[in-house]
Amino acid sequence: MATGRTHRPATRSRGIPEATVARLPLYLRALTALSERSVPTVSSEELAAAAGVNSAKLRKDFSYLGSYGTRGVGYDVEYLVYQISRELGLTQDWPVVIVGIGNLGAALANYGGFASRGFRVAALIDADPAMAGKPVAGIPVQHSDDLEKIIEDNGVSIGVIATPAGAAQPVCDRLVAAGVTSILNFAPTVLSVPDGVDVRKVDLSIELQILAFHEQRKAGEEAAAGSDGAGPAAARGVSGPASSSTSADQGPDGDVPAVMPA
Ligand SMILES: NC(=O)c1ccc[n+]([C@@H]2O[C@H](COP(=O)([O-])OP(=O)(O)OC[C@H]3O[C@@H](n4cnc5c(N)ncnc54)[C@H](O)[C@@H]3O)[C@@H](O)[C@H]2O)c1
Repeated sequence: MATGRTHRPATRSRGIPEATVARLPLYLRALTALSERSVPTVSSEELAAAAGVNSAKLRKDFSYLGSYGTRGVGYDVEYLVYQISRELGLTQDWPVVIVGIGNLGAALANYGGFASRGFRVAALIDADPAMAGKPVAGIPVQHSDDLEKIIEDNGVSIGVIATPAGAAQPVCDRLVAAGVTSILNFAPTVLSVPDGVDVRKVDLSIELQILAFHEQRKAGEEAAAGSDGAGPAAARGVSGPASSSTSADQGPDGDVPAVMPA
């Protein structure tokens, strides 16, 4: 669901394209599910289907990792989990701060999925003095006056911004000045950051708007098919890259990367 930009070139220094990096978490999620079921090996087709990615793309992505699988056997699940985790830097603990502990920040703090993936919520920060000291998800909220000290004390390099849009840029500037080099921004605003700082932006309303576009398109196709006398299935079959479900043109999240008006 994440969309975003980074300030790194399209190919990282170690030669792995950004698009491949964006798919690695999808492979990892699918592989982790296989690992939990003690599945020892997986074919590229099975894994591609589980990750929602085209299998040729998967093989190409894995070639960047130097992982080619064994013909007739497939890929070793545990080894791939290790390899991708290492590539993504998940074999180490990443302390994260969340700034803005309202509805969203509190929900994020309570989300167990961060810790299980190596992201430890080291601190919660909010500007509201009334919140200072109150525990959220078992962690006392700290006042934003102390932001710089909190970043330094916890060795934080990843910050999550869940403040109102108007506060996001000043919060971002303070995080960056304090040493944070990666930001996950939930506020509906574009952040400016210096070179060397990565920003990922999550905006669920944008995802919903894209779904609305597809809904509108499907409705139009079905109406057109109805007036042609053809069924809706036939209409979907000719609808091109924005139709809903073939994997070959799908983006890293299984979405459609370039949405073109019909
Ligand atoms: N990306 C998404 O999909 C998505 C979804 C929901 C909400 N949002 C956005 O997330 C943000 C938070 O939404 P919410 O519903 O939790 O709002 P909220 O009003 O419940 O919480 C905002 C919190 O930020 C704190 N805050 C304000 N200024 C601050 C500052 N300078 N430093 C630190 N803390 C500060 C406030 O005290 C408050 O506790 C909003 O920008 C909202 O638009 C994004």
